Amino acid sequence: MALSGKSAVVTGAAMGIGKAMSEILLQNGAKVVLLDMNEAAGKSLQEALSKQYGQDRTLFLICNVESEEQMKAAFQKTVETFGGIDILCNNAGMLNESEWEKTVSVNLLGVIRGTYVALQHMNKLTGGRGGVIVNTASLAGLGPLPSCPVYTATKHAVVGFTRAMAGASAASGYGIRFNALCPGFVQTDLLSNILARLGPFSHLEALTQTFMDKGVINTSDVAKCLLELVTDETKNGEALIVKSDLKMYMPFPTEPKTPK
Ligand SMILES: NC(=O)C1=CN([C@@H]2O[C@H](COP(=O)(O)OP(=O)(O)OC[C@H]3O[C@@H](n4cnc5c(N)ncnc54)[C@H](O)[C@@H]3O)[C@@H](O)[C@H]2O)C=CC1
Ligand SMILES: CCCCCC(=O)/C=C/C=C\C/C=C\C/C=C\CCCC(=O)O
Repeated sequence: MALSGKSAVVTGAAMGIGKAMSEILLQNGAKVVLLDMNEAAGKSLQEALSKQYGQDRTLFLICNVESEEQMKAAFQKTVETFGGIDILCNNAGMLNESEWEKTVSVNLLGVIRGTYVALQHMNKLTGGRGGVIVNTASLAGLGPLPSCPVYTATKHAVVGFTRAMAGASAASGYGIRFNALCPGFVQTDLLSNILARLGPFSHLEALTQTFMDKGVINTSDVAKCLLELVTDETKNGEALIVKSDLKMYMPFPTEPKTPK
């Protein structure tokens, strides 16, 4: 899929991985709508990106992925401005094991909400152009991070949702591919104040640090993998692992295991 002239929406775009995703999409010719609830950071990034890539290539909209109303309004505005939506990156996420209900709401419900609102505009069966949706999961979506059980649960759910949507889309003819990104530790604000974020599992901070000592990657490493999932039209229902020493597609079993 060539990105020139395509229209992309990125949630949690103001900082960290979402910012790097927005930049690589712009570098490859897409127009990008930056959604974030952090107005100051979002506006400032949009101003910088519009200077670098052109006034008519970016738009920033305040949007909390927990709000159905704000999501619907943001996607509607995207269609009015750029004529449609070809790419969605459901990237916004948080880590706070004390605020576990909010963590589920942002990390899982936000991804489902973004997907369903985008489907209304992207689904070929309802007049959309098709395209690709990439959900930011985590390596913790494929295996347990013991200090973050709720975060781990949300990311496993994102991987499952992504794979099931990929199957549903292929079987139904939506014309949309669905893939998940599964990075290990990435140098962003999410890795700050870890003790507070772990809440009831703060006693496992040292264990978490031993995982992190194996390597922390940069946001640009994740963005390159996003680009691969967006542009490679053979990829659907994939979970792409990216960590310091490895980039690979998760080899899932093709058939569910049945008891003998
Ligand atoms: N940093 C890491 O080590 C890893 C992060 N991830 C995932 O990558 C995604 C991005 O995380 P980072 O860039 O690291 O975090 P970050 O904290 O640097 O950036 C997150 C961005 O999302 C926005 N955001 C948070 N909640 C939001 C909401 N309810 N609505 C709209 N925007 C919201 C924030 O304002 C911020 O701009 C998350 O889904 C995270 O779980 C996955 C693997 C590793
Ligand atoms: C302080 C916590 C930060 C959380 C950010 C994040 O998402 C980082 C996750 C990094 C690693 C997850 C750790 C363990 C996952 C365990 C096994 C994965 C197995 C994958 C496989 O190859 O089967």
